[in-house]
Amino acid sequence: MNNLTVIDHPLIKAKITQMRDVNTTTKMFGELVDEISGLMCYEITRDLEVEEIEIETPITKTKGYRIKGSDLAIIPILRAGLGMVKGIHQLIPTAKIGHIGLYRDHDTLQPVEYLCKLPNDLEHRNVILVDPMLATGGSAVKAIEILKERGAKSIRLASLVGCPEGVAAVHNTYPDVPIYLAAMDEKLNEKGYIVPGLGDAGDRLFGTK
Ligand SMILES: O=P(O)(O)OC[C@H]1O[C@H](OP(=O)(O)OP(=O)(O)O)[C@H](O)[C@@H]1O
Ligand SMILES: O=c1cc[nH]c(=O)[nH]1
Ligand SMILES: [Mg+2]
Repeated sequence: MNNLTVIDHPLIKAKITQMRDVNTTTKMFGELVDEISGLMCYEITRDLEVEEIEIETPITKTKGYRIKGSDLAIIPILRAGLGMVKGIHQLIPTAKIGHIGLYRDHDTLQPVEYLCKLPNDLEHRNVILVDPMLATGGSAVKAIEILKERGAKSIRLASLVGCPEGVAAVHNTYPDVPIYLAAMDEKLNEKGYIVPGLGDAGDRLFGTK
């Protein structure tokens, strides 16, 4: 599928399996989200532009590289997206962090917005939108709409577990937004949960029901 990268790596496969396990504790679940996000960051940022700089080692002057502009923003969709921030931010510490609060209404499955705090220079930043679950795609589509309204021009979406319905929803509305997944699952069930999935990511991350 165009603009979709399902990251194929043994570490990610094994860690996602641990996350899915119903017996995985809240502590372990959070650590796994953190670790997988860091591993995914390697692939998500592969196409960032670099520029040459001159530096001095203890031995000699030499040419090196830095991320061009180093203008990134990591934007989690609350709550569950919060779990993905640290793993990425520690690799890109210059990135600004914004927040979009959305919850999915249990009956309609439509996203409801309750918070939005974004860097005010989004148009100059490469935005990494993070949310562990891409289910119907409603939350991701809404978040991308908010980001575009605020001027974002370069947006990539990183989710841990996705499904064909969610990928299609994002691609149909925003074909310019690349999607990165750690796993592509089979389908949604009648309640809008991903199958086999891992349950409610926010509840598992924060120990709520
Ligand atoms: O693709 P969708 O069908 O929109 O579903 C995915 C959304 O559902 C979950 O959030 P939830 O509404 O459970 O909020 P939470 O993170 O606060 O638990 C998840 O973290 C996504 O944001
Ligand atoms: O399977 C799902 C679907 C939406 N949100 C979740 O947290 N899990
Ligand atoms: Mg939830």
